[in-house]
Amino acid sequence: MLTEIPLDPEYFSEILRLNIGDDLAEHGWSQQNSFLSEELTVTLAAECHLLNDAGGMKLAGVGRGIAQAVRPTIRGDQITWLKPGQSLACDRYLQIMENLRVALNRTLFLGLDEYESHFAFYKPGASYLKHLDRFRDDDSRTVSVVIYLNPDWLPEQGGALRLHPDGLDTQDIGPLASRLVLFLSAQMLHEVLPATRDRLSIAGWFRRRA
Ligand SMILES: O=C(O)CCC(=O)C(=O)O
Ligand SMILES: [Fe+2]
Repeated sequence: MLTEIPLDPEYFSEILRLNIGDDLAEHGWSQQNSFLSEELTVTLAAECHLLNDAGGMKLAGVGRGIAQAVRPTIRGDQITWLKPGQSLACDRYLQIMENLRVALNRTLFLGLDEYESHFAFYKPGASYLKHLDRFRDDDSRTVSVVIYLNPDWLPEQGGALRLHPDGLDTQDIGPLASRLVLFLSAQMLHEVLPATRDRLSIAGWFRRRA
């Protein structure tokens, strides 16, 4: 539960100014470049590398509860969930997401109450086939949020997030450091294309309480 995290008034008004809620309502997704400071992005990337080097990340599963299974051909990332208090950088990141949650509730009235997120590490060649983020038996995931942690990413290195908006052309978004992408979890089909270098991110979900 993140309700005790205080808002940062400066960040909060900055987030409101970005009109992310309007983007989501109109198109089903929003892309924000340079969303985090370079310093925070670099620190989060270093933490993700450290966790990976220490063997702290595990191959992610597909599905939920007893139906969950590791299927690297469907989903090839290694993950570790963020916990409040694990580091200053993660706490700062969670505080920013709390600002974003309150800002989205102001514009979209989605009743988002919680946020969950994990670091994700895709090794070269790893991908995540086309999917929706909402589980069949649990509709609490409402808005998906990904922040990328990869400096100097080039399009020829692959690794794009490919969105499949209903009735529109697909959108490829490169996983460039500090870029934030949000989309509606129940509607937006999406996939992660394989890359030629390590691809680091934090993937998260704003949820409604079930
Ligand atoms: O890393 C990305 O661009 C998207 C990740 C994703 O789709 C997921 O973790 O569900
Ligand atoms: Fe996803």
